[in-house]
Amino acid sequence: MPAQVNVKICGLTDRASLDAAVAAGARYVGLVFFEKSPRHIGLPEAAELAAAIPEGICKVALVVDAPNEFLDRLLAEVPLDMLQLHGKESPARVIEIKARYGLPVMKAVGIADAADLPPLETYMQVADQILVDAKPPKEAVLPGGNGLAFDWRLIAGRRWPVPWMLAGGLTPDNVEEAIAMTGANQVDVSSGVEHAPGAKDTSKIAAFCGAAHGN
Ligand SMILES: O=C(O)c1ccccc1N[C@@H]1O[C@H](COP(=O)(O)O)[C@@H](O)[C@H]1O
Repeated sequence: MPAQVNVKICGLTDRASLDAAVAAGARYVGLVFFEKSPRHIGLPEAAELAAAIPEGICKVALVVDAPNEFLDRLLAEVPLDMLQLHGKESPARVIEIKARYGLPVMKAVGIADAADLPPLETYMQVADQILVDAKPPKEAVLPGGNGLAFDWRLIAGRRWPVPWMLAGGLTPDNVEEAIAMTGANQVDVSSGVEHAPGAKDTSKIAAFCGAAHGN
């Protein structure tokens, strides 16, 4: 029997959504520290929510080109297990952040066509995990969380030496097909489990996890 797919529910801001993600078996939960996002959470609220996350679930901080001053404060105030870098962080910056904070780093790489694939290999040399996400449209305000999928055939059948997650436009309705086509054993979702931007839907969280887990 294939191993169970790990699910990350990203952009949590409230206790009910957290509880729904935990009850549905999510292995990762993400908190967004990016003020332009409708899922942005402040440090005091994040500290309170993070304290309620059970042991064994990976608490991921999503940041976008964050300076050290912010990361210093974030990690002093909020108990976190992993940093998700979702901006234009260079490979050298990934190495610097890993060394400075001693936490595993997941680097997001945006894909729209085959020309976007080589950076995956580059970041795999320096990051602990890779998030294979859809490339945002040029005019997008957010570098992710846009509910946009990329053509999964671009990565079908590829095997990489580091753990990776599939993201971008996943929903309870398409996640099974996405897993089957790409061979992903980890998936990440944000807007696909919401009823409005930034407002998580507990029944969609349950449905997404159920579909990803093959239930
Ligand atoms: O969710 C956000 O608001 C966000 C903001 C800035 C960068 C990334 C963001 N979300 C991440 O984007 C992907 C895909 O999201 P979606 O499922 O297509 O909505 C996911 O990894 C989120 O973690």
